[in-house]
Amino acid sequence: MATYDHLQPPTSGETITQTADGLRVPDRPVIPYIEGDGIGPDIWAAASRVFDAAVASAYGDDREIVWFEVLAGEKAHDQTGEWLPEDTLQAMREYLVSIKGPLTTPVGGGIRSLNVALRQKLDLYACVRPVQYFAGVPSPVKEPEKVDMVIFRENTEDIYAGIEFEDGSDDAERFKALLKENFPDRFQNVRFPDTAGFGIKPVSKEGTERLVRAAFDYAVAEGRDSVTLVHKGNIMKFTEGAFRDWGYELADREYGAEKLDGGPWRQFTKDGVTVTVKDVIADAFLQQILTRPDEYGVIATLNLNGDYVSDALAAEVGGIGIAPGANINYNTGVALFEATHGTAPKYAGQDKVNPSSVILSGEMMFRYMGWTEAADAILRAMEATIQSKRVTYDFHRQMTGATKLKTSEFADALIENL
Ligand SMILES: NC(=O)C1=CN([C@@H]2O[C@H](COP(=O)(O)OP(=O)(O)OC[C@H]3O[C@@H](n4cnc5c(N)ncnc54)[C@H](OP(=O)(O)O)[C@@H]3O)[C@@H](O)[C@H]2O)C=CC1
Ligand SMILES: O=C(O)CCC(=O)C(=O)O
Ligand SMILES: [Mg+2]
Repeated sequence: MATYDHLQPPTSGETITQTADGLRVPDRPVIPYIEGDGIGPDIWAAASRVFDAAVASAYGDDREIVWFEVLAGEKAHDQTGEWLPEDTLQAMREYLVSIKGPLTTPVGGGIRSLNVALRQKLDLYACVRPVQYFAGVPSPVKEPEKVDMVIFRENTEDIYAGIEFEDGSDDAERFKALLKENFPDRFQNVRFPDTAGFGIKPVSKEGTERLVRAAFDYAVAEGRDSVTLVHKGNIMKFTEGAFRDWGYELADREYGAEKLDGGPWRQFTKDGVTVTVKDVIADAFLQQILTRPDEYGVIATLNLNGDYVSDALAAEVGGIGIAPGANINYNTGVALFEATHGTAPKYAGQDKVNPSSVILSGEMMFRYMGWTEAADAILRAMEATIQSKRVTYDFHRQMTGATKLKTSEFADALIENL
């Protein structure tokens, strides 16, 4: 067992392990969690009660989660002087499956995103964000039930690698000098070189292939009939365009895909499931998910596109208050489940916001662990509670005849409906 500088792991419970046959999940697994900043403590207090109740309702006394609080963000800084202590990363590696609330990232200067740092340091290359509609949820579109997509967002590359040079800094001057000397024709394209900041967008073949492979495997496992590569390859040819090309090549090489009508769309069949592999340019995709969402199932895309697309799609099915997510490395088995939204600081401590995003992330976590009965119980409770029109402020303001519940009361209602 690993040793920790600041943390005290639970003395009961067992470790989830990765075996050649997949995850081995004991009946009393230790699961590290980060409460999160801002509204994090409000939603975590609600969610953890729902998780324990779902496990109890599905398995009685036979199974139980042994929660292990690990620190990141403001709470970590207050207690240890560090924003993301090494102990936290070590616990997530050791126990494999963990869950977190949102963490603050200042805009402009200050610390880089702790959320992004967790994904990169743990190499959680697939950000998986399902977007599904629950009957009764208020939506700005006419037929929200047509939205049923699962986004696979590349999670370790793209502009999120954080290679940026601030206007006026020594680094920016050195970077500009390098560009001017080695690539004079391209340097001429910098319209205002004296005041430009610069960002670099690395996108690799390995990074693309492991993400797209995860999307293909998911489509086969779940019987989904299409995977769409979403990119802006017409403009960013050697990053976003390469993502598309590498994705198609992977389909051909590893899945035996055949071109449809001369291509570029492809089709392959695996384990009895026929999957169409297609691509669409990101801006066109953003209008088509409003006009023809039922043409899309599994989405594979780059990091920044995935960030935009996941919030846009979440809005169609009730907003980011209900959109769950997971960050997964399918090779090591390490997985960190997390709400899609941020810390919503103006609502912190008010027991007001919707805890569904982190609760449905827990539903994904149970499914990943093979605890499908607990996951199903959460889904049933969510459907029943929304249909009885007992909802938090975000849904209440868009619904007629609904009862407005606090975060904690919404958790009580879910538990009643488990
Ligand atoms: N994975 C993570 O941890 C993430 C962290 N962040 C960080 O969070 C901070 C704040 O970011 P910001 O851009 O304001 O985005 P937020 O997601 O925190 O909030 C934006 C708006 O979304 C709505 N919202 C968010 N969460 C909920 C919820 N649980 N229930 C109901 N409504 C909700 C609220 O809308 P309304 O005002 O209409 O009520 C809120 O004002 C930043 O530091 C950002 O970097 C952002 C995204 C993800
Ligand atoms: O890390 C952040 O602050 C933002 C992350 C984000 O927007 C996301 O994961 O969707
Ligand atoms: Mg986001």
